[in-house]
Amino acid sequence: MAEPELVDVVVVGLGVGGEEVAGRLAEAGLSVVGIERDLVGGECPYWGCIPSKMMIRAANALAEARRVDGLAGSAQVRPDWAPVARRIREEATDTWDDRAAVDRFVGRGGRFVRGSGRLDGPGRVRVGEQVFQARHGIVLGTGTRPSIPPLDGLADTPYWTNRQAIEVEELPASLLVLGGGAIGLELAQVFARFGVTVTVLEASDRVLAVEEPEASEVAAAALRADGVEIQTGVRAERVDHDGGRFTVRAAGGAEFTGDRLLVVTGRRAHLDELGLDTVGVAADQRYLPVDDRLRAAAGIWAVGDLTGEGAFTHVAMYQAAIVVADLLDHVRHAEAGPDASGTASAVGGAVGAVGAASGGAGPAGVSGGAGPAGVSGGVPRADYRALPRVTFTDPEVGAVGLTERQARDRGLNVQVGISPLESSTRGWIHRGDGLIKLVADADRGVLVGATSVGPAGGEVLSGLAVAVHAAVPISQLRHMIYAYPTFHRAIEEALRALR
Ligand SMILES: Cc1cc2nc3c(=O)[nH]c(=O)nc-3n(C[C@H](O)[C@H](O)[C@H](O)COP(=O)(O)OP(=O)(O)OC[C@H]3O[C@@H](n4cnc5c(N)ncnc54)[C@H](O)[C@@H]3O)c2cc1C
Ligand SMILES: NC(=O)c1ccc[n+]([C@@H]2O[C@H](COP(=O)([O-])OP(=O)(O)OC[C@H]3O[C@@H](n4cnc5c(N)ncnc54)[C@H](O)[C@@H]3O)[C@@H](O)[C@H]2O)c1
Repeated sequence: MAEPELVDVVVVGLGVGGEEVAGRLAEAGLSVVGIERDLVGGECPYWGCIPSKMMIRAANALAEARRVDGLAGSAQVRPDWAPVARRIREEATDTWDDRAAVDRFVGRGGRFVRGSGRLDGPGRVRVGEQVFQARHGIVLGTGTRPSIPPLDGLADTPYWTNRQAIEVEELPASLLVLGGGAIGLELAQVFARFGVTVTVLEASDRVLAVEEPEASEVAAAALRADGVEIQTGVRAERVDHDGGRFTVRAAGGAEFTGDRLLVVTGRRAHLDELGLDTVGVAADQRYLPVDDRLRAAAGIWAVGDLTGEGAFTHVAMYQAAIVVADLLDHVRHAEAGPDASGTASAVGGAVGAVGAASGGAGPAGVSGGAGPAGVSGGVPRADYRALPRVTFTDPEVGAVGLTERQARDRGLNVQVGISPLESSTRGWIHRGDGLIKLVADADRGVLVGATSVGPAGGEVLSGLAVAVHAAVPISQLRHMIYAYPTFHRAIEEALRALR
């Protein structure tokens, strides 16, 4: 058996979260080994956020051109997927080559190892024949993979996940989308706008079921206006592929057919692959539980989708800042030894500089001002009360904090205010659908959640996110000036409607 090699930190999985942690720790002067089995950068740049938003940008350009009729004359639009596929290859993914990302990590001082990492006892990580002993800590950032429902026949068919959908160069004539969540809706609308006949099959009684029902309604209506067929309450039972077409058979005898089948029914962490049993952590869990400093066990931190705190790039980045600060704090104490006033080592000195910078500037520094869950003892604590999320359909669905249902389930004294976008001057001029929905805790006089659906719903969300995050008193929100005629002016009306 190979002798373990001693390093400061080992990071397993260099997706959004892992790459950020590994890079920043390496820049701080620690010896960091970063292990990635696929592409450095993870799902977001290669098969997620970035290429999907490039598709959306293109599809929205088509939709906007189609709006010329009736507003500004007439326009003929001939969709062509080729420039979209080309842009994804040339600008976003280097045709799924991560050389630039590997060089970036190595340039920051990290040591890169390609392969699958696995815990191998306390402080140890094995990757193939190599074994590393981490002096200060191990960070797991292994993300999620698509969760595929156990439907009869499905595993034997050439169904798509998000990866094949993002890589597509020739669009099919028709597409079945199993799952009407964030990925399903964003991609369904894109493909429909490029001329694909799209059917969304959703098990729950509404699409985008984690968000407010009013938001689901607007999103469903918008997709239907683009020609997407939306079927809710579908209990798929069996999938067949006859060499050409897919058939999904559902309870009650309904059948749906399409040239391609995209399965986007959520994501799953694969804890069983990480060797967690070798450090006494249960692997039979959906996600890896962590505390508010992202610690999963002694000497082990986790970051990103793996933690189950919200599968978003901005959550992975937010958590990464906390992991870096906590790990550097841990190193600082270890290097200082029992007499903390002793002379700092070279590593400790570098750590001190970076720790100070990150504490003041990162998102965690801002959250520190927000309340009890902020900075404690110099290390910021994770606080998800104002978690923002945006589904980039057109109109966009932005949301922050609690939905009305979640607030009621928590026993809060809930008030709700809704303002349809078309009743605002800008919404009426724009002919845009959408709404603002506010959820207030009447006892504290603050917003605990908000939804902003509209042409720029994700951008309008920013003010609402500040209000929830900083617990701005509703009385203050009511007495501020909202620029006229903006989409965000609808917030003022929704505040007035709170009851
Ligand atoms: C289609 C789509 C669109 C999305 N759009 C958005 C969006 O608009 N906004 C947003 O905020 N989020 C979006 N997301 C979510 C976002 O991509 C994820 O939240 C983000 O990638 C999570 O980062 P992560 O570092 O936790 O995991 P990942 O990005 O999944 O990275 C984990 C990495 O670990 C590697 N790995 C796993 N196991 C091992 C192992 N044992 N050894 C070595 N390496 C390993 C994997 O190969 C992978 O590279 C989207 C996701 C999808 C699929
Ligand atoms: N704009 C963004 O920020 C963005 C975009 C895409 C994805 N993401 C992230 O990626 C995560 C995963 O996205 P997703 O869309 O796969 O998951 P999701 O959890 O958002 O939606 C999955 C949907 O599939 C449905 N479903 C589950 N099993 C089904 C079945 N057997 N038949 C029919 N429907 C079924 C669920 O009811 C749910 O509505 C999201 O939760 C989000 O955090 C974010």
